[in-house]
Amino acid sequence: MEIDKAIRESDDKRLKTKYNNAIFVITRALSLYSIEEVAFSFNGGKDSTVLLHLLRAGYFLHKKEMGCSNGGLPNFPVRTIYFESPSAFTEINAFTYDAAQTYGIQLDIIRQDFKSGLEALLTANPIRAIFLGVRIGDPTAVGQEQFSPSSPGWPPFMRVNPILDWSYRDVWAFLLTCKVKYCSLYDQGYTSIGSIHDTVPNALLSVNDTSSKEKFKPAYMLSDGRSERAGRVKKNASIKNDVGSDSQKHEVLLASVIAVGDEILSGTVDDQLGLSLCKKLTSVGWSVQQTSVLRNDIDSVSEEVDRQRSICDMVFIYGGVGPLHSDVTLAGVAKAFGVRLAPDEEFEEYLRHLISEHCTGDRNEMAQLPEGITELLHHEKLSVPLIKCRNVIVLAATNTEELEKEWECLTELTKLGGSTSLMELYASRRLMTSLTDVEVAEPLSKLGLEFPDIYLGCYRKSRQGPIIICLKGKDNARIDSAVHALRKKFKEGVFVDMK
Ligand SMILES: Cc1cc2nc3c(=O)[nH]c(=O)nc-3n(C[C@H](O)[C@H](O)[C@H](O)COP(=O)(O)O)c2cc1C
Ligand SMILES: Nc1ncnc2c1ncn2[C@@H]1O[C@H](COP(=O)(O)OP(=O)(O)OP(=O)(O)O)[C@@H](O)[C@H]1O
Ligand SMILES: [Mg+2]
Repeated sequence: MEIDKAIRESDDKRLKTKYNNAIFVITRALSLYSIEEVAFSFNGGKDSTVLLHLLRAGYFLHKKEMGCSNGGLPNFPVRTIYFESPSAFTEINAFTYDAAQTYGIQLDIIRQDFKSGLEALLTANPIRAIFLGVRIGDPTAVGQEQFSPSSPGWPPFMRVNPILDWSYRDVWAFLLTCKVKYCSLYDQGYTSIGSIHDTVPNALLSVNDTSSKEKFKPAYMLSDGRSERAGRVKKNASIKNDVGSDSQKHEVLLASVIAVGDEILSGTVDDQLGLSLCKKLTSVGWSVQQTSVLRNDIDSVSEEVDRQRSICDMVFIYGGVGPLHSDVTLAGVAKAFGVRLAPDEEFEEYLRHLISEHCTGDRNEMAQLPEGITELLHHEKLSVPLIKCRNVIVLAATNTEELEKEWECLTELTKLGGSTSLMELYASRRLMTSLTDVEVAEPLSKLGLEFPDIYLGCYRKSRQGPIIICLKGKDNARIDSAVHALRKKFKEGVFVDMK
C-alpha cells in the first residue's frame, strides 16, 4: 500500500507518530462499526485529503489485520459524502470529483445544509459514525476528542476525528511525503479554504512582484501554522476593548475572578487563590465584582468568561491550566472569544526548556493558545510567561506562593506597559462601633448619598459583636471628610479607628 510504504520509509519521526495514531483511530473505528455503518465527510480541502489517504491506508491495514488482504484497493470502500454548495470554489469541486474518479470513490452529493443533509442521510442509511478531517486548531474542534458524539440538536452519530491532533505542518509533511495530489488552490497561496465569499489567499505568502498581478507562494511554505486562517474573513466582531481604553469610562476598574476546578466544587481542595487574588486586586484599586467557581468543562468556562469579559475591565482566571484532560481553561477562553486554539511556537519553546527530556511525543498540544488574541507577558522571574487574552489574564499558579510571584510580575509588567494609573491605589479607613444596626443604618445611607464617590461597607465578625464600617476611595481627603461627617451624626467617641 503506497501511503503506508511512503510513511514507513520516511525518516520524519514526528510524522510517523501522527500517522500511527491516526491509523490506530481508524482501525479501531473500523472494528467498532461495520463498513456500512461508517461514512467519510470529504470536501476536497487539505485536511480531508489527508484523511482520504489515511482511510485508504487504514482500511488496507485493518483488512490485513483480519487476515483478508490481497494488497490491492481498487475501490474506496467507505461511503463518502460531499456537501456541495454553490459558493464553493470551482477548483475545490473539480478536485473533489477528480479524486473520486482516481480513487474509485462513490460520492454521495448532498445539496442541503449540514444538519438537514445528515438527518436525511442517517434516516436512509445505517450510518453510526462519520470520519471528519477536523483538527484541534479549527474553531469547530473546541471540546472535541478523537471520538466525539455529535452535538445536542444534531442527528445522533459518532464523529471520528483521526487527525484531531495534527498541526498545519503535519498536514503538509504528510501530503508532500506521500506525493499525493491536492487542490490547486493550495499552490496559489490559499492555506485554509471556506467559501468563495470568505476566503482569499493568505497575505503572508504574498510575493513582492513588480507585475500588476499579486503572486503567492504555495501553502506548504507558510512557516507559522498559527496563521493558517489568515486568509479567512473574520466573522466575529464585537469583542470588548482591552483594558486601558474602555476602562477610562469607569471611575473604578472592575474585575472578575474565576476559578476552574471540580475539586474545589467537591470540597476536596480549599480555594486559597480566590481569597488571595481578591485581596490583591482590592489593594491595588480594583473592585472585584464577582468570584465564581466552575467545573472543568469548556462550555461552562466559555459562557462565564464571555459574560464577565463584557462587563468587567479585567477577568482573572486560574485552575484548569496544563496538559491534562481536565485542563480546559484555555479552550474555554478561546471559545468565549470565538477563536481557535492554535499551537504557539514561542510558548512551546518555553515549555520545552521547562520540561525538556520529560516530554515525549508531540509537545504542541501543551502549547495551544487562543489564536490571535493572546499576548505573552514575559518576566525574568517567570519560567513561563503569563497569558493574556485581551482582557482575560490566565494565571498558571496553583498555590498562594506561586500566585504571589505571578502577581508581582503582573503588576510590574502592567506598570511597565504604562498603565500605572490603572493600578492606582485605593485608600481606606475602618471604624469600629458598638452601636446597633438600627442606629447606624439610616445615617449610613445618608452618608452614602452625600459621598457617592466613597464606597461604604459594613461587616461584623460575630452576630453580637461590634460593627466594622469600611470607607474606601481613591482620594484620602474625601475619605477623611466622610469619616468626619459620620462622626458628627453621633455622640463623640462611638467610632474607634482601626488599623
Ligand atoms: C459530517 C458533519 C458533521 C457535523 N457534525 C456537527 C456536530 O455534531 N455539531 C456541530 O456543532 N457541528 C457539526 N458540523 C458542522 C461543523 O462543525 C462546522 O460548523 C462546519 O464544518 C463549518 O462550516 P462553516 O465554516 O461553513 O460554518 C458537522 C459538519 C459535518 C460536515
Ligand atoms: N462541504 C463539506 N462536505 C463534506 N465534508 C465537509 C464539508 N465541509 C467540511 N467538511 C468536513 O469538515 C472537515 C473540516 O473542514 P475544514 O474546512 O477545517 O478542513 P478542510 O476543508 O479539509 O481543509 P482546509 O482547512 O484547508 O479548508 C473536513 O475535513 C471535512 O471532513
Ligand atoms: Mg475547508
